[in-house]
Amino acid sequence: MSKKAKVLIVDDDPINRLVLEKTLNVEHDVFLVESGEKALIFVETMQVDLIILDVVMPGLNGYEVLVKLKENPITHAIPVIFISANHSHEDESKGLELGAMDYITKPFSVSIVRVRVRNQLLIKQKNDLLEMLASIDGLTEIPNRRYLDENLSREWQKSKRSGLPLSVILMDIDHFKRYNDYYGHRAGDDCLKKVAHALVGQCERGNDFIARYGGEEFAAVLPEIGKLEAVAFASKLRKAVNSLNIEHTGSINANHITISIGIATTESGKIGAEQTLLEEADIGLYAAKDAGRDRIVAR
Ligand SMILES: Nc1nc2c(ncn2[C@@H]2O[C@H](COP(=O)(O)OP(=O)(O)OP(=O)(O)O)[C@@H](O)[C@H]2O)c(=O)[nH]1
Repeated sequence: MSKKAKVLIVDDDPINRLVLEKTLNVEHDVFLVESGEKALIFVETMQVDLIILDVVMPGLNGYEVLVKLKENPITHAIPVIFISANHSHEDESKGLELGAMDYITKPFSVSIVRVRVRNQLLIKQKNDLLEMLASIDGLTEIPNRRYLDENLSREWQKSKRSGLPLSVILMDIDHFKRYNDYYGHRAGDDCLKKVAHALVGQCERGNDFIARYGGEEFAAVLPEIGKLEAVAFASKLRKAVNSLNIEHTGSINANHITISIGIATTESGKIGAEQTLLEEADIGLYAAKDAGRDRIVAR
């Protein structure tokens, strides 16, 4: 059974909210709020697939809400359909120019609302699929660098707003060039796949993710996790790779595949931007390499 789409209705008129809810709640999960301000708070905590947005409301009007949605990396991709008693072409074109996907005028026909919502959700589904395909690493089939950059940015914003910590782990397979040289590039590819899946297998919390950072490097992003917990998690990752026991005769530090790990966390006080988090983790990673590999250095 396919999951129902989540549709948020934002309208200050209780009758409109009720009619829209009745129109859509058979096919979709419908949520209702009565102001732009409440809509902006709602979408921060709940991922919605579509917003139906009234234009004229007390407080923030629909146009202002849309601008704010577009400015926020967490909400900028949510499709918005305006629903308004303003019939003029100027109003409609303003709404569409601001980035709304559609504009429905009141009084509305329930069957047309139903079809237009369905159409936008189909487009969103296809866009989500394309987005997912563009975010997966072709070799290991885990999230790629693009996914990492986008989601790290999102988590960074969340962490700044909430004041909760954010940790990043960078990992690099030790002496991997020697592995390729000794066992061949295809065996190297297989090894990367096994390591990737062992790492991903350690992620138990929904918000954590592991991505291929590039080459034989991987990254983990751990929202709301401070230094101590990040070190504990990194230790699990290191052990998981060790436990694969992939023979590596050419390695200098062990006879099997190992990884070196660098950790950075917003708790350290050194971090001023999301890129600094990656840079600090990278410094930790190179310190781990210098110290003999197969170890963790937290910054
Ligand atoms: N098989 C395979 N090898 C890759 C891939 N991407 C990067 N590599 C190899 O990974 C190796 C990385 O080598 P280096 O950066 O010198 O590092 P290293 O040998 O792991 O040494 P240290 O990091 O210092 O422990 C290179 O030989 C790359 O060709 C890939 O997709 N498949």
